[in-house]
Amino acid sequence: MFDKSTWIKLPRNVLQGHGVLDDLSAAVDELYLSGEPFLVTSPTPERIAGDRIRAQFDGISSVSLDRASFESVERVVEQAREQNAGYLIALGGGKPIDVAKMASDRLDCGFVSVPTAASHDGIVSGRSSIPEGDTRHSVAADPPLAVVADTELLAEAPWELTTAGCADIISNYTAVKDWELAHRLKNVEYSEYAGALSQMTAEMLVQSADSIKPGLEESAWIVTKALVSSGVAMSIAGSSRPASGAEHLFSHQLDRIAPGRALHGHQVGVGSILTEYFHSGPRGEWTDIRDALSTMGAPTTADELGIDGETVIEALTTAHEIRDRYTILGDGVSEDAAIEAATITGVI
Ligand SMILES: NC(=O)C1=CN([C@@H]2O[C@H](COP(=O)(O)OP(=O)(O)OC[C@H]3O[C@@H](n4cnc5c(N)ncnc54)[C@H](O)[C@@H]3O)[C@@H](O)[C@H]2O)C=CC1
Ligand SMILES: O=C(CO)COP(=O)(O)O
Ligand SMILES: [Zn+2]
Repeated sequence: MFDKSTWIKLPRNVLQGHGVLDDLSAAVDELYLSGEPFLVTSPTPERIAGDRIRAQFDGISSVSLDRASFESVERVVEQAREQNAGYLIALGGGKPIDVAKMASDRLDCGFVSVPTAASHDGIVSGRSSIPEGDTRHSVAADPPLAVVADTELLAEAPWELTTAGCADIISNYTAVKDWELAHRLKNVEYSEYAGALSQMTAEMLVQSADSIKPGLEESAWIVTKALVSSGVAMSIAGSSRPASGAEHLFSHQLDRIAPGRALHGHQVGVGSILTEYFHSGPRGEWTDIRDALSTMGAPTTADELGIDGETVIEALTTAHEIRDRYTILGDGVSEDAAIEAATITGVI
């Protein structure tokens, strides 16, 4: 008997382009939602674009969060319930979007993603990534019902947020290699389609490197397109595997040991140089990853991340412990091997 089945959840409306923030209410109307919206944001995005949302949703209630945590999720759930919200609008970088994503899951309602930074591929994915104590939960949640990515707004964001988005996409190269490895060695379920889409997204971004420059709105367009495509790959896979391998474990570990030093995308980019070295050795493709990152202005060294060498080695040797996800790190990299990899690649 043929007993395979799958359920792929994707956004219904994806609006991307100059000024589309002002089409948010039209995009929401198209979704046939009932009830009032509730805005989930953080201080800077609120300052930048809160008014443009309020102009479209008269009297909308809101909460502004300082960080992504399970407590923040609870706060949103409570306040949205008090307001009898019918759906959530998430405005900001990764943190408010992740919190709204998880809260909408708890509230059993939909949410709309309005990124103010093209900083990572969670803006469209069905995964929410929330730290808790010594670990990080990548929780399955529904993807946004709609994504409204205004390239005019995204192009005005600090340039490093865009280079972080580029690096998050470049890290797909090693994430897919780790996924294939886990499939071969541990029989982890692998989707050819999601793997190919994720890899192609990284390749297309690297091919467009010449058009990714500060001050060019086209850069925000290219990067956002890639982030959407990578998020779709995660939705198809039903896991973050196509876009998150050992380089992400390394970054999650840095978030624990050295919180707040560097952006998610920048950390996974440097992690990708290191884990590509483990995959393919000293003469392998880690130089291509390093060169692609450096062309786009993303960090390639510990110094550029603002993190010292010892912390990098600690994160690299303990990254395998953070979550039950088989990668090239196997059951751990020895300190000597970590120092050698980080030195040869010029990360430290
Ligand atoms: N769910 C998923 O699949 C994924 C989730 N993530 C998570 O997302 C988070 C990282 O996201 P980020 O966007 O890097 O962090 P973030 O939301 O903290 O934003 C970084 C900073 O940029 C500021 N910012 C945002 N838009 C701005 C603008 N237009 N102008 C000026 N400043 C602006 C924010 O206020 C914040 O200070 C992490 O918690 C990470 O784990 C990352 C990748 C994928
Ligand atoms: O950052 C992500 C993909 O780019 C999400 O990955 P995690 O599941 O590791 O949080
Ligand atoms: Zn990521």
